[in-house]
Amino acid sequence: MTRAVVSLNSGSSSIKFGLYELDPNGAPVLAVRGKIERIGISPRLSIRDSAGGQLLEQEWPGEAGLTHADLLVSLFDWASTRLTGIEVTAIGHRVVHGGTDFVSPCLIDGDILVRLDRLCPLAPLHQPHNLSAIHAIARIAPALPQVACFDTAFHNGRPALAKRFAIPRALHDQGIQRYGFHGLSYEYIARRLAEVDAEMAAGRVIAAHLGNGASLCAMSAGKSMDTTMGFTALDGLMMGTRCGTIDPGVILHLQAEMGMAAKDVENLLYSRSGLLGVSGLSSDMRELSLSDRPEAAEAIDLFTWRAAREAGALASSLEGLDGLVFTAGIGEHHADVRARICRRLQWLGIRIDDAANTANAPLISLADSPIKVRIIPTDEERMIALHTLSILNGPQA
Ligand SMILES: Nc1ncnc2c1ncn2[C@@H]1O[C@H](COP(=O)(O)OP(=O)(O)O)[C@@H](O)[C@H]1O
Ligand SMILES: CC(=O)OP(=O)(O)O
Ligand SMILES: [Mg+2]
Repeated sequence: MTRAVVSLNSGSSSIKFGLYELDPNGAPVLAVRGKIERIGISPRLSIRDSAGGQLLEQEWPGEAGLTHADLLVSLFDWASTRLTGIEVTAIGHRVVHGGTDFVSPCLIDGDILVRLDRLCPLAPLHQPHNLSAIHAIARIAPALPQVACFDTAFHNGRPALAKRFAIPRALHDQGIQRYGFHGLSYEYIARRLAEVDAEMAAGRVIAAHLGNGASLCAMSAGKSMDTTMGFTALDGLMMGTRCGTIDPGVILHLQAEMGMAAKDVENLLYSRSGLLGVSGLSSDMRELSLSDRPEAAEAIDLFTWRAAREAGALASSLEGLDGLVFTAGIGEHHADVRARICRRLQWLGIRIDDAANTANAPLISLADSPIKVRIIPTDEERMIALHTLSILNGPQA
């Protein structure tokens, strides 16, 4: 039997997973990876081996009503027939919100699940899916260790000012603080950047995680100093279906003057805004890029304008900038969005190489650009596997 760990990463529009076999030193070696994407639109599953060979492709055309839980069942069915000769020793999960209590990965038990469940209202597009996967696995394999790895944890060491809203102190002390998310992605980027460009990693870098959820992280020497998301994953950039930063007066107006119930406001801000709300067409950047409708073009313009504006704010938090890293679905693959954001940041000194950008090359800035710009594919699943093993065995190299 080959021993292995599994990583599960439930995002707002996707479930990504990785199966890592353990080598003789106990280090994780990717064997199988897969993703179910476009959940809520038209789900598509793809499973590949470590060499990229296709193991399974499946589509559910137009099945917008299929939930994360429904789709996990398809995944479990496939795993139960195909994963023979492999002993899964633990499953690690991305859990988006850790609140004030969970600032590092931990082994999950019943009490922890109850405490994590209380944070669902602070991450309604993520936390319930994260926890439902944990419950489903606990039912199938109650003795299997499961580890929670938090999106918020990487940001815990930020300076105190970056965590505080300008509201009464008592509310801050009750946990109404800026937490920040996409931390597993930023932690991976910080590690990977140190491997590919130690000089850039030692400096002041903005990492742009542009996926269905989108945020920026200001890092100094690989540590989070500031980030655009706050108490929830609604704040900051415009996203697929989320509005990003909005005048809180709008919410008061919707409730007090337009009679909207809190749940309806939640639905509006999390699920009907962002690219979808502005375009009236789709939350999916690929789809918008193919459209010739002016509303689609305006949605993309607003996305890039807002991303550049927030990058300017984070450059100020860092008191200067040495590098920019693009990652996640849009950041890794969408050359035009990257080019537009970089053009708006030319005043900072950013100069990109159009050919390298079009080719999605690892380094897309010109040699004389004072700020280096890189693309680094994120790997939250690998970060989850490493944290899971460190909880099981103690820290790995
Ligand atoms: N090849 C591609 N070209 C352009 N955009 C892409 C590509 N692949 C994914 N995207 C965009 O990335 C977004 C999804 O990002 P992803 O990081 O997978 O999402 P999630 O936040 O659910 O993890 C969608 O807007 C999608 O259109
Ligand atoms: C926190 C968050 O927005 O995650 P995702 O990008 O996976 O939706
Ligand atoms: Mg994601």
